[in-house]
Amino acid sequence: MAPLGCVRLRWALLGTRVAGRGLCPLGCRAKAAIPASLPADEAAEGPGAGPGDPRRLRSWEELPRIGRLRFLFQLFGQGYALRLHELQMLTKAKYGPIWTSTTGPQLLVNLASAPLLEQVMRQEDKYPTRDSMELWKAHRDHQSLPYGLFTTEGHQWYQLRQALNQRMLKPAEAVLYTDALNEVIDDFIVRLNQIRAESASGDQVPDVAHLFYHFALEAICYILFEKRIGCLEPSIPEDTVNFIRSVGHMFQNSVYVTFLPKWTRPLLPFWRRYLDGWNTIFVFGKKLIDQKFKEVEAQLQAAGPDGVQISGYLHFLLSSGLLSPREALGSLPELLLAGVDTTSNTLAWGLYHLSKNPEVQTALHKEVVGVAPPGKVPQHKDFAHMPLLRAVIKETLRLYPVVPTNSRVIMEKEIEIDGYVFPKNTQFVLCHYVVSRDPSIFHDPESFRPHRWLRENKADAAKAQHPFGSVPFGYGVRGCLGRRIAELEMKLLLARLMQHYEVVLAPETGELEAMGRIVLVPNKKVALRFLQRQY
Ligand code: HEM
Repeated sequence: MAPLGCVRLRWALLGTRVAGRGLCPLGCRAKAAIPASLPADEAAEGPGAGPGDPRRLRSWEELPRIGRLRFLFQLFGQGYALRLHELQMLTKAKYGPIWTSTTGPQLLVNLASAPLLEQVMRQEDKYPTRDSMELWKAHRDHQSLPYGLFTTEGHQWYQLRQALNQRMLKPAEAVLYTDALNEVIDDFIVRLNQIRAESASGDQVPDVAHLFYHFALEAICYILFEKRIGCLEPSIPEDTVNFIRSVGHMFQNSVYVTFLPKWTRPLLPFWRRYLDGWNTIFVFGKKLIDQKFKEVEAQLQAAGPDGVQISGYLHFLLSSGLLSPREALGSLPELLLAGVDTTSNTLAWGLYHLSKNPEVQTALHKEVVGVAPPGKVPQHKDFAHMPLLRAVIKETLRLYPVVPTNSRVIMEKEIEIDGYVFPKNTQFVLCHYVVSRDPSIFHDPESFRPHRWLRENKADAAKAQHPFGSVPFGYGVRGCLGRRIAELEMKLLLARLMQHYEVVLAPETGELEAMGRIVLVPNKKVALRFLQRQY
């Protein structure tokens, strides 16, 4: 690895060069045809580009590099395995916003500034690839199950995505689920009050992330399958409990099977537990899909194609022939997983910060009741008049992008990023957590300041202009499928909570830190008090 002084100097030079040249527009690469396998200097040399020429293209081998053993030591010896986002902050401070690392055979190119993310994302393939999801695929292959959106690639992914985009992607389509979500929120409020009543103070919830998890699972099941699964009942049905437990088992054991060599799989318990976790998830999904399929068939037989009353998402996909039951089996369990931890943790982080910033909470309460007074259930159209609510969610996701690190593998072509040439199949690690706390984009980046997202706040708005500063739902055609549902769900719930309660931090919660367990979660239970508002 190059001595630090040289690396710093190189960053200074690159910084000047990039600033002068501006961002590489889509497809602008002049030297795309240079094979990356050429020796670095030879590959870099073009007309007028000698070794001392700041415009010459460089090989990725010139980048600062964290070797495999060192990276493993950082993860497990220094304890960064669950705090990779913090390690990325430190690495950026030391080496600058681009460095390489290795975990297995794959070389990873880490990118930790908004302009670098932009360069990769704007050059992404027609069918973008995140990473190979080998572990998830191994389960599907083991059980001869079909792949879903996270596990398919290429044209097959595109076709599946085209089908699943229907009734999901556009804001106007997500609105169709408002009544269903409000019904689940009614039950959530009942459950919240039961839990408050059980506490010593009569108003405390000891673990809001857990409660939001149950809410989010109930909500996404209702949207996908039009089926209530009892997550918000005081006594949760056994099937649902097993499902929740299996999701936990699958994620916990996947940490071990990721790093242990394959030959240990028959010898140690982790692989079997990992597969068992997935199997229970799929059995749960299959039962719901089979029920829905029978319903659609019965309706078709009774009333013909024109007589089918289309209601929920799966119903629509099956009855319109967009998805076969087998394709649904591959896709729906993955949607279930994607739709729970994401919204539930964002809601928990959001309420935590509202409780720590009473002046923001007071302003939000005022905004919400000004549009939807107590007794009026907030509706989708109300949100056009609640800019602070939107800003609170944006700011929460800036500080805690649920997916702190995403990736793209550029399969189709060599690619130039920041003057470096990368061969086909390079995997880029997109360090979103680091980027969305970058002081050069966000003033006072560690503070919760939702007002920075409001138009009236011109100073902050000007700084927050970089389109890749905070992209919590990802980017482009492979961006989050559930974004509109997630936004609607979070807005409806937060608005309702603001109508009824003042949320106060329970003393035992103290300061929270973020931990990466696939998604970014609080490092301990978030206990909050929900004080009933008097009118
Ligand atoms: C706060 C809520 C959520 C956040 C922050 C979030 C974030 C993300 C991100 C960052 C990605 C990767 C996008 C990319 O690679 O460019 C993603 C993918 C995905 N999300 Fe979400 N998500 C959320 C909620 C949901 C919900 C509620 C659902 C389910 C309905 C969902 C379904 C998916 C699916 C299926 C993909 C994979 C898309 C594909 O590969 O084509 N997400 N999400």
